[in-house]
Amino acid sequence: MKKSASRVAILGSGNIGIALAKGLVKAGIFEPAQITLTRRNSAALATLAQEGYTTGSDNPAAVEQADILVLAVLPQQLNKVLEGIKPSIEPHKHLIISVISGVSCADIRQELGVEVPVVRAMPNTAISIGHSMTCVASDCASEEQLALVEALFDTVGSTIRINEELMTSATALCACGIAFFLRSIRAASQGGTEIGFHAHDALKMAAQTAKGAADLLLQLASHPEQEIDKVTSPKGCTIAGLNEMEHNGFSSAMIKGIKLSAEKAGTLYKEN
Ligand SMILES: NC(=O)C1=CN([C@@H]2O[C@H](COP(=O)(O)OP(=O)(O)OC[C@H]3O[C@@H](n4cnc5c(N)ncnc54)[C@H](O)[C@@H]3O)[C@@H](O)[C@H]2O)C=CC1
Ligand SMILES: O=C(O)[C@@H]1CCC=N1
Repeated sequence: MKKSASRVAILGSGNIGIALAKGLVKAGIFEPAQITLTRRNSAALATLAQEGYTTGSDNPAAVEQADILVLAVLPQQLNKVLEGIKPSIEPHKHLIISVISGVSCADIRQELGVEVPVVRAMPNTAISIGHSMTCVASDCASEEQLALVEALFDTVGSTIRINEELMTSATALCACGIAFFLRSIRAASQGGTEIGFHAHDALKMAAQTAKGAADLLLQLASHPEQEIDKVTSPKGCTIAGLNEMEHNGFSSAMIKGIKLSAEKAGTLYKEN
């Protein structure tokens, strides 16, 4: 994607909002000066202001200056933000991208009372280094608008388009998933320390091994069990360790955790 002429406002610049801004700048799509970051306590954005981003806490002013609006507050903070920006929304100028879990495109339009195009995007924090898995969905945006959002997120990782009903599932598998895989790498490193490695070496060894496993699947379009079969020598140590993990519920724990996260993701806004 070539350099964009758009102006972006990220309303709610916390963990994911800042990660997105950094990723887009790192990819060369936007200059920091094209991105406005808002947050209730804008002093927390001082370092980003020094890097050239426009920062502040005035959401309506940010909306007026931008054509792409990214909603990145917590679900329970959303209605207040929408109430504040409602008078500044121009349906033919603005495209709204929401990364908020559990809030539908229709919820946002209903709260705004305006027929503005809304696209949901579910990235993960690896977006800051260009390795996000981002799922994109909309119930109303044009093909052109969806393609624009996909192209934006393609610059900061991989993107797939899904049905909006699957957005809470995507939240669990991909956005929460970063934490699940990080915890499994941490656990592997703790095992490594117990069998003789210094903690920092064990962590590096576990992380690079996890990266290799993921790349085997992505680069060879292979299946996990096909790759596992190549590691497990008969009567060997891999199958002994793997079966011990399964007897202790390894796959089951991951599956149950992902199911619970998906259920929870669907309730975050409604619990409001
Ligand atoms: N953290 C993650 O990995 C991901 C988070 N999400 C979604 O992104 C949203 C944000 O999550 P996080 O970044 O983790 O939360 P966060 O708490 O780090 O960020 C939210 C930010 O919004 C700001 N904020 C609250 N009210 C505001 C207002 N009225 N005006 C301007 N800013 C305001 C807060 O000060 C805070 O900095 C959530 O809805 C979450 O579901 C989606 C994908 C991944
Ligand atoms: O934990 C959460 O609710 C958010 C949504 C996905 C990642 N973090």
